[in-house]
Amino acid sequence: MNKFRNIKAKVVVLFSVVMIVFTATLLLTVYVSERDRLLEIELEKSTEISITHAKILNQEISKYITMLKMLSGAPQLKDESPSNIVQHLIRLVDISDGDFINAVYVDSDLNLIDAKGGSTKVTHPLFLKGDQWLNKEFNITVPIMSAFEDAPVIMVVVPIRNLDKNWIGTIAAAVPLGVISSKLSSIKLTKGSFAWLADANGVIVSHPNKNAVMSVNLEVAEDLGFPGFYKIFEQTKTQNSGFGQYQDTNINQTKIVTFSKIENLPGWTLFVTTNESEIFQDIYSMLYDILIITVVLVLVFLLLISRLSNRITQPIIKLTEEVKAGVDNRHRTLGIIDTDDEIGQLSRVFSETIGKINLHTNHLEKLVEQRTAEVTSRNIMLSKQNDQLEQLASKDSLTGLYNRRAFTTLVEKEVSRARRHNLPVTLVVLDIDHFKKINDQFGHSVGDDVLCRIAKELTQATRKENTICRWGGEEFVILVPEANSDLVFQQIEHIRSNMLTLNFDPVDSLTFSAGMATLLSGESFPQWFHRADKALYEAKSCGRNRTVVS
Ligand SMILES: Nc1nc2c(ncn2[C@@H]2O[C@H](COP(=O)(O)OP(=O)(O)OP(=O)(O)O)[C@@H](O)[C@H]2O)c(=O)[nH]1
Repeated sequence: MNKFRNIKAKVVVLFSVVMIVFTATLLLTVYVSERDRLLEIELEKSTEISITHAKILNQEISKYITMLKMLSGAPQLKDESPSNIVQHLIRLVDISDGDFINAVYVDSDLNLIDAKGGSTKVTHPLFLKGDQWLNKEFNITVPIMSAFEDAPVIMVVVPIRNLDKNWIGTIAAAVPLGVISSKLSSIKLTKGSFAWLADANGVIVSHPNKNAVMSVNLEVAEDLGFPGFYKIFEQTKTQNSGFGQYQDTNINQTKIVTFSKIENLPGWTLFVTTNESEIFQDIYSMLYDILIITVVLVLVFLLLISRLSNRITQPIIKLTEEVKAGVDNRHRTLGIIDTDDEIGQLSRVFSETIGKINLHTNHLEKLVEQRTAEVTSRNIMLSKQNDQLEQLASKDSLTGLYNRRAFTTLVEKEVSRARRHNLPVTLVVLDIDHFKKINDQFGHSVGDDVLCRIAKELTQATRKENTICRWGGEEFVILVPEANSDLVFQQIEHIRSNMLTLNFDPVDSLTFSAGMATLLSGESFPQWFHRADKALYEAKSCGRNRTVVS
């Protein structure tokens, strides 16, 4: 299938089809037009030949008649002795130059003598005598087997008349059919054409096929395997010349035949037969020549087309490969087909365009790289800012401890974990004692500083798993995971006692009160916180600087 997609294959197939159709049409046209024309010409020629040879044969017969008349008119013949007559007859045979094989003289009493000295009495019923010669100058018999010869002959007969024009005898010459045939043998229309003769009875008297001579009557030709001949034979009875066509089923060939009547041989017909195929031989050879020339031309053109197609398609294929390679590899320079035709121009345009596209793509890539770097750095910055925001949102700005909102969220997670693993978790609420006095006595900034140092102390003194939150004002909350009240109490007490040793300059000393509660099962954070806060309140109420467990 791929073959039919390329230009060369398409052109070759199209051209071949066109040439085949063209040649077939040409051959058919030539055959049809030439066939009829040639047949017409050949028939005319053949008819002409038939007539001409009929005339030649006629002249031959006339010559024989004249020769016989010269002898029959000689006055001395009437009084001659038989031996002298034989001499005349011999001379007649001699001067015929082989055309006569015998000559006979018959007197009024039907005594016959011939040139060979033979004699007999004529008894043949068809022998003309007496008044039968009235107004008759000559007579030619149908072929007969002579009493003197072993070959069939025709007898050319002239009367001998006395001064009163009455018949007193007959002079005749025996002309063998072979002589007549030899006169026809030169007749040729084509290589295989031949002339032949039929007598007044329709019997073939001369034919190249010796077996047919004297043995075939045209009346029965149809039955002998020559359908169509009877029609021609019928024509010979009414026309002086003509033509027709018949089949020779013995050799399975169509024959054409022309015929002509011979004046001096009343009823006789000269035929010229030709094989139809031979007539059309010229057409066939002409068609063959046309075919050969066309095939040669087609081959030459196909070669040219193939070369031409290659010249067009090869650069296109090369260009396609170059463009593909150029698209696949941007750093590759597109090879230019350096011709001044359309392909060359296309190649240059492709090269320029792909170059521009590659340049543009490179530029775009750099731009994308630059933009990506920018976006990445901005993302990093944003991430940092987010972290800072997160920090700001979740941490107390003064102490850096978790604010109340963040702590609440963290508590929920820790509570859920403790419940899942069935672990204790304790909440401590811690409040600086008399903090208001510090503010009042040393100023708000010293108060802030104290808050920061307390936050730092709480962070350092507790485990890092603990979550410390500035709940508000001077109040802190510590979430201690995996620890019950006892453990946490000790830790807070340790921090509280340690508090008295710390230097909070300019503040002399500092104490805090704390309340704590370990999470009970099913307890909510507010309830839990409330218990711890209540414990703190209790610690405050009981004089401060102490820790109360709920
Ligand atoms: N410097 C400073 N003072 C604060 C801050 N937040 C709250 N305070 C002050 O802390 C003081 C708390 O006073 P109180 O609630 O009466 O408690 P106290 O004075 O500590 O008394 P007791 O808790 O009962 O021992 C108030 O005077 C507030 O103004 C803060 O961020 N910085």
